[in-house]
Amino acid sequence: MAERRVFDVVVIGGGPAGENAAAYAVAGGGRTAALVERELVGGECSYWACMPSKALLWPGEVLAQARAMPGVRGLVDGRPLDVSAVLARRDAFTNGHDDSGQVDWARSAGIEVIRGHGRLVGDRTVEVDRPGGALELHAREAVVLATGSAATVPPVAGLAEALPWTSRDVTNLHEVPERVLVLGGGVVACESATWLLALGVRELTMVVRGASLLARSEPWAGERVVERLRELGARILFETELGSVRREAPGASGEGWVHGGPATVSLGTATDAETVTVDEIVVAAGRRPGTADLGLESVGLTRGRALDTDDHLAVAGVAGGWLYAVGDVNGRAALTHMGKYQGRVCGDVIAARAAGRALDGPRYTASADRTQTPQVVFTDPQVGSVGLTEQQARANGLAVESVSVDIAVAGSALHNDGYRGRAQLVLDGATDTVVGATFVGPDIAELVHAATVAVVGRVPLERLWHAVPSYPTMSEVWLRLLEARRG
Ligand SMILES: Cc1cc2nc3c(=O)[nH]c(=O)nc-3n(C[C@H](O)[C@H](O)[C@H](O)COP(=O)(O)OP(=O)(O)OC[C@H]3O[C@@H](n4cnc5c(N)ncnc54)[C@H](O)[C@@H]3O)c2cc1C
Ligand SMILES: NC(=O)c1ccc[n+]([C@@H]2O[C@H](COP(=O)([O-])OP(=O)(O)OC[C@H]3O[C@@H](n4cnc5c(N)ncnc54)[C@H](O)[C@@H]3O)[C@@H](O)[C@H]2O)c1
Repeated sequence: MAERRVFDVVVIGGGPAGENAAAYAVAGGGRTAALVERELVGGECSYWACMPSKALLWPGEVLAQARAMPGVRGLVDGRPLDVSAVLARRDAFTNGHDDSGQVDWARSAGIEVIRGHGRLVGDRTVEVDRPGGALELHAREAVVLATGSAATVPPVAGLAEALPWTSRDVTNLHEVPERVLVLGGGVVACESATWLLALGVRELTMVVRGASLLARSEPWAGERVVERLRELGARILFETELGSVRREAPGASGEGWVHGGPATVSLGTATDAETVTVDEIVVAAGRRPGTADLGLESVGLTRGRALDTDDHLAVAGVAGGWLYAVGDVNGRAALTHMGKYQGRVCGDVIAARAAGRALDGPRYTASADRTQTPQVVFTDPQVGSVGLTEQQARANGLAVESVSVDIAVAGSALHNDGYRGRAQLVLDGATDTVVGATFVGPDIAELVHAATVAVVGRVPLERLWHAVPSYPTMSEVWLRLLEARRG
């Protein structure tokens, strides 16, 4: 018979969302939480996504900026990145896939880490498959599902058999293939094309089903990324589908190593067909929520789909309000910071319910992950945004006004010679507030949070006049935007 243990809260999935839900649920209360993790505590973000990808992107960005700076340019011009040093720094950020630091943090937060695959087997009950034998966990208060998502491989003839790279390989690459095909035009495709080119890929072809890159961003933002990727040497094929793939000697050589011989890929548009030969294929065609083997049927839910939640992050359709879902698995906003935000809200809700407190106040309701989500895409140029695009604002029935200006202030000119960037605010004319913002350019990442504060705080524009940007910083673009609005 399986060993049985009882906790106040059981969280399945130790990524950023699950970690936060567990920590907030038991913070300061002397209550107990189990965090069930089948791979590494820290999840996809720490080892196969955000951290390694950004560690691979920054050196290319620094080199590009150095090349644009008199006095520095001569030191670096014509010199490539030191690939082995870049990969070593990436490995330092992923701690060589050793999660002991994160396990120590969990312990210090009063959370017990249980290694194994968890699945629901009934009301408030989780079964864990683990090397030492099955374990049954009972939650007195709540179970939180935080099982994330995994890359999908589209059903193209020969693609799965060719063992293409997914985001796990391209973020953990150990060798740089000469010729690469990237499938997809979303965030993973654009960011990975950027670092692959910086690391020295000789031929890079992006195969994009739609007509643009970063289709969820403002159209002009995606166009700037297309322009620059082409300048850097990418070949970008829009409205193109993969027909079939044939690969010589595919082999499971390990994560981040080239998975076999050259692959011959047939491509087609509505009017044309061609064949390309590449050394590796990177599939960046989206993700599916981690609900496949989670025992959802045992509580009357359906597997395979994102879990529908209310704004307390409780899963819809489960009586008793004991089951929650946070992070990628609920499909609300597949970003680390939004998963962590949901984890905080969910943890606070569980703690308040346990203490019999009313869920009064915004602290207990997730709202920012619907129309106020910020994101920075670390391409060259970076694309940073928050809230609604102009098109989304119109679709939401707002009285939309939009202002845009080049980022051409003293701060950007000082940042580097020939600085090129643009900023746009989407305004709701009825309330005179900002509902969306997009910044595109080198190093705009840190401009986004000011916009997030304006959007979430619903700060009227006439008040924003008094938020004076420091001179000479790039934030002065805010002043230019307000002036452009005033006319
Ligand atoms: C290449 C790439 C780059 C990205 N870059 C960024 C970025 O820069 N910024 C950003 O905000 N977002 C980024 N993202 C998105 C970000 O990685 C995810 O939104 C984030 O990891 C989701 O966190 P999570 O906790 O929901 O899930 P995950 O991080 O996926 O963690 C889920 C955990 O649950 C575990 N698990 C799953 N099922 C079970 C089970 N049955 N039993 C036990 N354990 C289980 C998994 O092993 C995993 O550790 C990126 C994604 C990719 C692919
Ligand atoms: N910097 C960041 O914030 C960052 C970085 C990477 C990933 N992420 C997040 O991770 C998530 C996953 O990113 P992603 O790029 O994998 O997904 P995505 O949904 O952003 O893009 C998927 C791309 O694949 C294409 N596609 C889908 N199915 C296809 C098919 N059958 N054939 C060909 N193309 C197909 C889509 O048209 C799209 O271009 C996103 O939510 C993203 O925001 C964030």
